[in-house]
Amino acid sequence: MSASLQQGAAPPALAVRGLGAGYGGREVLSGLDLELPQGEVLCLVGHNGAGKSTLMRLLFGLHAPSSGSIHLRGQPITPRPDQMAREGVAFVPEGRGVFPGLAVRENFELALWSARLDATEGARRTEEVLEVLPRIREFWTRRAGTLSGGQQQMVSIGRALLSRPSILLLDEPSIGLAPKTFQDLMTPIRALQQRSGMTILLVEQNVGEAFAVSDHVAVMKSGRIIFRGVPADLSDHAKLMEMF
Ligand SMILES: Nc1ncnc2c1ncn2[C@@H]1O[C@H](COP(=O)(O)OP(=O)(O)OP(=O)(O)O)[C@@H](O)[C@H]1O
Repeated sequence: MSASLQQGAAPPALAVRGLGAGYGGREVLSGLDLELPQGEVLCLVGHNGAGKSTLMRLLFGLHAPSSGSIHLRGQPITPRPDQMAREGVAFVPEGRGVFPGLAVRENFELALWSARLDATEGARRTEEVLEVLPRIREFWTRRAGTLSGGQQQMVSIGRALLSRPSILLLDEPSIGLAPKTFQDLMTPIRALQQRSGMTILLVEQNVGEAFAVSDHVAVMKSGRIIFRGVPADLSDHAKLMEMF
């Protein structure tokens, strides 16, 4: 039994050990170890092509590892998207992924329908999400494709929250957003996370704003984690740049 289990500490929400993966025989991740502590926000940063999105896809079961193991709340698993969703994991991939021709309301309805929630429960969950992200009400009936990048990202994350995830995987939500817009988006998500004890893995390049809402940071380089600490450890920008 590991020391952490002996002390009765919660196992990590997600953990990977010795993880390897690639595309068409080209290795992208190798020997990757990472733990995502329950109830905390871990920000994963790294240069373009370091393998951050690949890791996210592996965690949600959208890509298969070539070696190593993935553990959900201490149990080894072979992730599949439907099973991960049932286990309370939600994934918001890079890019907004809203249905552009549908109204925001319809985007939400579709998510509730795929989660097989009845009308009463659907209305309750929608109300909950609109309390967290009230600005969505301002464009509730507009077609999602006509919204700004920040508004679409808000819809995308709001839709993921409808499932009341205990683990949220967010892949570069800041892409294309001004720092202030990103901050406005993440502040209520951070508040919800602190209230509910949700665990978040946040992949970001926009380190300043992302670190402000994170408990831990990890730096990835060429498919491995090369640093793990708290945001203050990397407040020296030069030190961070050296790692990239
Ligand atoms: N579907 C794919 N087929 C082939 N190669 C891929 C595929 N997806 C990613 N790659 C390659 O794998 C490597 C890691 O990509 P990945 O998207 O995981 O990195 P990343 O750290 O998320 O980068 P970025 O910050 O640019 O999104 C890159 O060299 C990329 O070109």
